[in-house]
Amino acid sequence: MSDHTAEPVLELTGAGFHHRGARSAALSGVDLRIAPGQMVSVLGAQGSGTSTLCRLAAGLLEDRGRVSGTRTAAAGSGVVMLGDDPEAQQTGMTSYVRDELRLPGRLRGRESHSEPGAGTGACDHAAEAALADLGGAHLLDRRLDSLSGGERQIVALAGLLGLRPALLVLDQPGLSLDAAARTRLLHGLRQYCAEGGAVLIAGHQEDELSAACERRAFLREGQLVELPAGEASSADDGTLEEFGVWSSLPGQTQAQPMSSSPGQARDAGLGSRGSDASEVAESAGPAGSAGPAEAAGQAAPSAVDAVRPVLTVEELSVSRGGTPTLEDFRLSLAPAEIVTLEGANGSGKSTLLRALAGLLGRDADVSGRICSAELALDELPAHRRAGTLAWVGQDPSAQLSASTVRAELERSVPLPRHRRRDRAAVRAARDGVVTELLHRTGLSEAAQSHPYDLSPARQKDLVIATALLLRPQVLLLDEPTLGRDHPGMQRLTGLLRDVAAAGAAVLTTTHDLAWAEQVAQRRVRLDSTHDHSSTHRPRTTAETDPPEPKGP
Ligand SMILES: Nc1ncnc2c1ncn2[C@@H]1O[C@H](COP(=O)(O)OP(=O)(O)OP(=O)(O)O)[C@@H](O)[C@H]1O
Repeated sequence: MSDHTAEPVLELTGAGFHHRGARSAALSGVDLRIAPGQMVSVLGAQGSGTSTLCRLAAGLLEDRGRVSGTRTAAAGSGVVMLGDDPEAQQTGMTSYVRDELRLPGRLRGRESHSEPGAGTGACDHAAEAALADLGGAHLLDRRLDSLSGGERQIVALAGLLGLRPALLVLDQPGLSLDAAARTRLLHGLRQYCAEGGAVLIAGHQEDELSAACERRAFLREGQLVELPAGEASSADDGTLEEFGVWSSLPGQTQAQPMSSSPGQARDAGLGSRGSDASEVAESAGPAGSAGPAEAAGQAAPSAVDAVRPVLTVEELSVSRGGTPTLEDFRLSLAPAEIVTLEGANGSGKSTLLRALAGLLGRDADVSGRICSAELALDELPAHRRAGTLAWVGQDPSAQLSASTVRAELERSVPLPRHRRRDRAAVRAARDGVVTELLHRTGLSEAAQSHPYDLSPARQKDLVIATALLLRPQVLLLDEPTLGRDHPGMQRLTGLLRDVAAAGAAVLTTTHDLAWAEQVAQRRVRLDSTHDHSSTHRPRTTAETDPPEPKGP
């Protein structure tokens, strides 16, 4: 239990921050006192100041602008922070998980908080124990560059938990974690608070972690509003939406009307089903889900069977580094279909999308057939598949290279062959397309920004926009929901429905089951034979879920 009378681990009084060169303050008048044992969440829309608050709490802002007010933090084992960029969680100074886990303790030369005098060995032990508690014991001897996004996040969290700081500041810690990992993390954080630690969780999405905090606050335009103690557990959908926060908790409705033609989506929903029951790995949604997927699933099969798939995948097997990741995977996608790809961390979702796009490295062994309506894609190199399959990977920054957002889009649309005298008209047409896409992806105001100055979620918007410029038949999206607030999620949903309404299929990975329920016509799940207590590498297979029983 938290001790409210104890010396606080963090106290901000009238605190604010003004980024150098910015027109207005990112934070102002923030009062926040966190005592040992407390778990506090601060949620807000993208741009509301949540990441800045995390950095302020962790004392990482001093050289970036003007800090105002006062900040008092626990001395000694202090405040440590995990940032919100899933791709920047590793130090880049080690190659193996075991070394990476030990590094935070080594860098600080710090003794274990819980066992003063025990030396860095205690930190190592605590980090390895934290990794096991988070379900990652089997990762200990793995190379860092072979980890999935969620596995990287687990390793980063375990390394910091091993330090046993007085306050752990976590910016969107649930990002890229599956539901089981989020539950294990919650358990670990509670245990850590019970032992005298404290946690500040920030983000744009309500999940199991933020919902479990005993104190809950929201940021709006840099101002902090804390819910009264009695209301902390009852922040409802209305409150969250008011502050622009998305809820990824299962059972939340947040339904929006379909913007695409329901008839089109309905036909598409079943179009890929083959006569062989094992041909398609799909599920109509978990028991109890009642999203558009099931509605579509009740369309007359005869009408739908006539639709030609835009993508057919047969007997796809992938091993990476000699270990099977996917085995005999089958899937077909119909035009205008939105399909979510779900599964535990490390179950092979990103591997599947990369295999479809032809983007796996030389360490991967890929076999099986991948066909569009016209082409044997598996016989083509990645750049020739790209006209059919547009891939938006987990790390958006890896797909950005221009110096402004607008230039990034312009370079994605090569001008068609034209006569010199038509040049102005051709350029104007391209400008029009780019302006329209900037608007649809909410990036108009950022058009002249450097892509690397955008948050990861907005970088993803930009990469999605570049992918759409290719007018693909299939859009492959890896974790597009990460780090989005409520408006950002709505924009994404609308965009995907528009893509589908124009006849393309969308295959998107996600851990946000509430969103999947809302957006998907079909939900495909990869199951891992992953034993968290084992030290063996996980083996993953594509499983076919029996379709949900249909209503009368
Ligand atoms: N280069 C590699 N060499 C060996 N194994 C790899 C490599 N890349 C990924 N893996 C392993 O393959 C498995 C599947 O990884 P993948 O990234 O496809 O999972 P995922 O389902 O996308 O996970 P997450 O939800 O965490 O993003 C994991 O066990 C991962 O550790």
